[in-house]
Amino acid sequence: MSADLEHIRQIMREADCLYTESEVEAAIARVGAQINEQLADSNPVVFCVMNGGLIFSGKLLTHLQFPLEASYLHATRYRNETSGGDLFWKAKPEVSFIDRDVLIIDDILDEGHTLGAIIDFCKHAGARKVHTAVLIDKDHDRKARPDLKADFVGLPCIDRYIFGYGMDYKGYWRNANGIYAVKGM
Ligand SMILES: O=P(O)(O)OC[C@H]1O[C@H](OP(=O)(O)OP(=O)(O)O)[C@H](O)[C@@H]1O
Ligand code: HPA
Repeated sequence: MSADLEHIRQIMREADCLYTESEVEAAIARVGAQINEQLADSNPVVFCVMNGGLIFSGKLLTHLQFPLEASYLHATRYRNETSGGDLFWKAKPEVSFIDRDVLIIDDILDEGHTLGAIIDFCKHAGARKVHTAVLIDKDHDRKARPDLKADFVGLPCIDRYIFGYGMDYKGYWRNANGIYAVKGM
């Protein structure tokens, strides 16, 4: 079934802007500087978590000033819905990272099921150390593992359904150049 584009446009018109483009870009630069300080000598394999991690990964990678290999993996839990289900692997990593440092880049740490499962996968597959970077860490008490924190966080976020900078509303508005909260959600 095709999306109701008028509904999709209305979501953007009525959304609340939580972070402007320049605020997000500043946060990405800050995260980049922290990663440069901490991982410059680690020769990491860097994984973008598709689809949501696409924009943050692309922008963040250009701030990193040391040798690294870049790849992707695709795990999804929401499948274009606004509440999550079981984690489904669409593409597991193909690069070997036995005894390598791994950096996982995703758009959002919400309940944390996705990041937790990816970390477990990397550890089982022999990674020496798994580092994680997320653009947004959503603030609520529904975390799957309360002790699971990302090593590098761009911005905190209130407990609303958000889109932009890679995050979607029903598959749309990943391209929005700010972080927006859906009206009433
Ligand atoms: O912390 P969690 O509650 O697990 O949610 C976070 C995950 O949900 C989104 O992915 P989604 O499954 O929507 O797939 P997508 O990247 O294709 O949007 C997002 O990109 C994270 O990977
Ligand atoms: O708030 C959200 N927005 C978009 N995608 C998401 N995946 C988990 N939480 C969210």
